[in-house]
Amino acid sequence: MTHAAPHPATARLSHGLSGDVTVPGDKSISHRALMLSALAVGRSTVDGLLEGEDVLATAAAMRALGAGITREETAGPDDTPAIRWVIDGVGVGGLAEPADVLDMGNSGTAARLLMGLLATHPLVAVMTGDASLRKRPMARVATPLEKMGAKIVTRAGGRLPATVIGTRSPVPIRYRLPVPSAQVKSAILLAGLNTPGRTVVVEPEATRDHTERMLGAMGARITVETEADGARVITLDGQPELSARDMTVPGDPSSAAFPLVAGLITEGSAVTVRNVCLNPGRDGLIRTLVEMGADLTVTNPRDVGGEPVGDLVARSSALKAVTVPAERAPSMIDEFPVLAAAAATAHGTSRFEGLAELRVKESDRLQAVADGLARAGVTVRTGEDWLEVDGCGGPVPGGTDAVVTHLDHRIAMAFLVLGLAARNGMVVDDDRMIATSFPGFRALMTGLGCDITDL
Ligand SMILES: O=C(O)C1=C[C@@H](OP(=O)(O)O)[C@@H](O)[C@H](O)C1
Ligand SMILES: C=C(OP(=O)(O)O)C(=O)O
Repeated sequence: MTHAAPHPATARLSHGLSGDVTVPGDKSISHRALMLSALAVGRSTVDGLLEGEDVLATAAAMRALGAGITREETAGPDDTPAIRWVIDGVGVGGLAEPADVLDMGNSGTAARLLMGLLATHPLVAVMTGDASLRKRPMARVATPLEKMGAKIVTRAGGRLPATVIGTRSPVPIRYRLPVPSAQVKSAILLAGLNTPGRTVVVEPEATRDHTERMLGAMGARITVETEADGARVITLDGQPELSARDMTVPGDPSSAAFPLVAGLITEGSAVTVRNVCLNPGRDGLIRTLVEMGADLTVTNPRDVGGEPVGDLVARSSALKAVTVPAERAPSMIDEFPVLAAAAATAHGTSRFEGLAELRVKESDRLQAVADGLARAGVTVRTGEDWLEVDGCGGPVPGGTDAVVTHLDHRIAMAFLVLGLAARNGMVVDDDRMIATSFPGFRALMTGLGCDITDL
């Protein structure tokens, strides 16, 4: 973190946003690119890696486990300087015992996927994280990993810090996910890499499939079948040799969401975001905004590194309320805070269902969104797993009472975006965590014409 103490920020009513931007690389793909290339045989390169704190925590952990990881300057298109990450893998099963505690910072993905990797290596490792991560549930990964033979000792309630005693003789499992979570699915698949035989994960609701795509591209035998009830059955043959690759990470749709929604909810705006990952497991927000009447178009659809990618243009729109059904939630799970900001400016009452998982993110996002919208003068109602927002049909009142962000980057960014369509602006109590997923957020947004400043 750049600042030792909380660092508030203010966003004020803005209009006429315009520009053509790219957002940093996808966070989910960046974590996986580092972890899987660290297990490959040979040297991989990664262009477009997200250099956010969450991903840097993964890089540090993989180094501590023996992979060679360096950051190099290279020439991009037209000889512009670019950054390339170079990873020398240790091979499946080749991770070394770390000499110190592995600190995964603010990142649930880093912690849970890494726990999967550690579980089936014969080593002892201690994992921790920041105050937010130490509150998040780890039993959802520890339980299946213990079935594979690891011993995982957590604090009460399945919280970090945790000690992972990896097993020397892993056993493959067939596991049906009790919660829709790509992190749990991925942790089991990563543990399955160093396990003889077939590891099978059944997911009743589809979640993002970056792990499956990348494992397949690196030469693992991994198949996905769909059962009659729609459940996905993912089967991984253990102990593959993963081949090193040159990878390119596309832009993060969860980051693109902020400038795009800003373009939709401010007057006289047209914002282009290029090179955005449009994986069907990640596109729920786009589908929802279009249902709300957003002038949002996708152009130049293409494939980047095995992921669908496109350029998006968002223009000011009179949004109308929407109902998001529970089955769509996994494809937009990180986008609900910024969708709530859009709904607050829409005409009519929006309802979002299937939000139980929002309660165990960097903060209890359901509560944090409800509290923040109330500070903005917007009427909201919540239940255990749903949210209703009475839209203002235009700018919200806003106000100077700071929104409490609870060390949650997405809450900070969502309420700064809402402040751009708030008559009295919006203040967030702390914008430091934005660096975990979207370094350069402030500069990108102000470059588009957003009025965002320190308090
Ligand atoms: O697998 C991933 O990269 C992620 C999965 C999601 O978490 P869950 O698996 O807990 O739903 C998401 O919220 C997180 O930002 C990234
Ligand atoms: C939930 C998120 O990330 P993680 O679970 O990796 O902390 C997020 O980025 O919104």
